Parts: sequence; C-alpha cells; structure tokens
Amino acid sequence: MTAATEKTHGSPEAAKDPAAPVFAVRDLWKVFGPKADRIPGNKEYAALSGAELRERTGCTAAVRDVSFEVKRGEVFVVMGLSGSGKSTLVRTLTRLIEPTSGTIAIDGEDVLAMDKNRLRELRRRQTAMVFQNFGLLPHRSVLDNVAYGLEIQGMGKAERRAKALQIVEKVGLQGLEERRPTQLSGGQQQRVGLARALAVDPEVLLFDEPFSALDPLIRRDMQEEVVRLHREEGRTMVFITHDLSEALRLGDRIMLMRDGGVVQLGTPEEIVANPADEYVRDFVRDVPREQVISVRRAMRPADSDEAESGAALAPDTLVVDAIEAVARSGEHCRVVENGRTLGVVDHSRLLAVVAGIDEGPDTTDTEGKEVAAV
Ligand SMILES: Nc1ncnc2c1ncn2[C@@H]1O[C@H](COP(=O)(O)OP(=O)(O)OP(=O)(O)O)[C@@H](O)[C@H]1O
Repeated sequence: MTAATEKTHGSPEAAKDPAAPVFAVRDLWKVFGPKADRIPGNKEYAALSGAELRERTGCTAAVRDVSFEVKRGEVFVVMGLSGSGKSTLVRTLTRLIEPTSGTIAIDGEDVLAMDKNRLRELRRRQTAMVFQNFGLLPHRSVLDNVAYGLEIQGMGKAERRAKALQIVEKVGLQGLEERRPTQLSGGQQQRVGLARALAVDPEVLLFDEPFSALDPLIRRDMQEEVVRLHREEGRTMVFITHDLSEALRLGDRIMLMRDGGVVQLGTPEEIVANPADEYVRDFVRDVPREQVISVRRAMRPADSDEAESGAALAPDTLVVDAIEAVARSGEHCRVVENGRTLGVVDHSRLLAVVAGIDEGPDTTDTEGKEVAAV
C-alpha cells in the first residue's frame, strides 16, 4: 500500500525534510526486572534465550537490541506472536514505557531528551494511538469522544465539535454522533477510536492490535478503512498485529519480532519470497504467494523474439493478475517499465511462484550477463 499523496503533519520539523525518517530507533532495549540496566550490552546475557535470561537474572528482555526506521508516509507493521515485544516496543516510541537503553528520534529530535511538556505534546499532537479495547469514555457521546483529544489540547467547544463532525463523517459514523459508546457495535466503537485519533491530525498514528477483538468480517471492513484513509491522506502509520494476513494486507513494510528481537524487516513480498530463516518460513508457509509476489520477481529475461510481443505488465503487477493475463492471451507477457522490457513471465514462471519453487528473480540473460537488478 503506497500513499497517493505525501503530506506532512504535526511539528514544524516534519516539514523540513520529507525524505528523513519519522522514527529512527537504534539499539533499543527494554528489560523488565531487577537491575535491568546490567542486561543490555552484556554479551553473556545477550546469548541467552528469553527463558534462560529469566531464570538466570529474573529479568525479561521485552525488546532486545532493536534498530529500525519508520519512513514518512509508510504503513510500518510490527508483527509477532503474543509476548514477542510488540506493544512494549511501540510504547517506548513515545515513552509510555521508558526504554532501558538505546536511542529514539522523531523527525530527528531525541525523544529520550524530551522534558515533560514536550512529551505531552508528542503524545497529544504529534502522535495518536488507537487501542484494541477502544479506550472510549462511556458517558460521552460519539461526537464528544471524537473531540476529546482536541478538548485536552485546549480547543474551544464550537471549533472542536465542528472538526469532530468532519472526522465522524470521514470514518462513516454520520447519524450516530449523539449515541453513547455502549449503543454501538464493536466495529462502530473502533471507528470512534480511529476518528478520535485522526481528529488531532497527528503526524503518526500508532495502532496497537486495534482490530483483534472484532469479528472477521468487521475486521476486514476496518482494514479496508485504514487502507482507504492511508491512500487519501498518506499519513505515517505504525501498526501492531499478530495476524499475518492483516500484516500483509496493510504493511508497506513488516518488522517480524520474536522473543524481543527482530527476525526480519522487509516488504510483504520480500518476507514471503525470501524468509530470513526457518521461523519466518514457517510463519509464511500458508500465504498464497501469487497474491503477494510481483512479476518483477517472477520474470525471466526475454528471448530475442519475445521482447517485442506479448501484453505489457507493470513490474509491480501481482502474479495472480499476471496468471489471468497469460491465460487470456495464451502467450507470455512482458514486464515493462518506462517503455523498456525488463523481462517476461510465462506459464512456467508463474506456476513456479504458486508452487513455491521459484528461486527469486532470474537476473541473468541468455548469455549469462546481468540484467535488470531487482
Ligand atoms: N510490566 C511488565 N513487567 C514485566 N514483564 C513485562 C511487562 N510488560 C510486558 N512484559 C513482558 O515482556 C514481554 C513482551 O510483552 P509485550 O506485551 O510487549 O508483547 P506483545 O508482543 O505485545 O504481546 P501481545 O500480542 O500478547 O500483546 C512478555 O514476555 C511480557 O510478559
């Protein structure tokens, strides 16, 4: 999912350099337990598994030496099984949980150096969080819940209600403005949570498993809502989930965590096509590869008589769509970028992807020379 429009939000620094990452995290640790400070940087402890570390020291390394950047305008998914450290990691970004060691910057500004006032600003204006349990105020109407973030920012009543009304409409809750949260379905309540976060126009939206309590159909609806909002606004999003299909559907990039550490960070296609280890391979085993892998990865070099014939596909066309094109035409398709044929896909290349026996992009031509790098 790529943002259609690039827009900067929040702090004035954000407007300075659109190419700079929103978050830059280096060597981050969060250790819970006695004398937690002794764990990061200690080679002996670093070699232990989570269980061994707990046994030896009484400490849990919820986040272990994690480094990554969140790019402006991307949906950055943090995925992992229960207990892998996702929530702890995302909470350290705004210091809802204090890290044990490492560095965190937002728009180049050191988060760990922020004083109380600056932190409050970071949490109230620059970022907004959407939680699994919605976190709504039960005695307030939908409209007042949506306006809540604006109220604590000190915005006047008329102005904040007008703004909240716009956002209520944006997330499809019009007509329900005066209801209380208990008079809404789970999906509607989560729309209120989403609207409340959007109302403050944050630079980054942080989602902590927002849809995991919803039934599958409503969940799908909400995922589509997030995709739509992201397309419309291009806002940076950090999205925690333990659900692989949700991660694949939403993520521009996915960071897969295990036992506090990062196992792999890449696009959905990179993770499915090139799992970093057996753990990731196991994780993605049941993913329909043709729905994630593109023809850029599936193509082979064109023979001399193929370069001018066959339908043209863009390099990011999914294999599932290329299968249809090849089946319809009965011949190979060309992968074309800026008028140049990068390669071709045919029945056997596409079937190899479906069967999981593709070996990544073939980057040599018939004479063994390097062609289009992927
Ligand atoms: N306050 C705490 N004190 C001690 N240990 C903690 C604390 N908070 C979290 N942990 C431990 O840190 C590890 C990571 O927890 P965390 O909640 O970040 O994982 P998660 O991936 O978000 O899990 P879930 O998907 O179940 O929410 C777990 O082993 C957890 O028990």
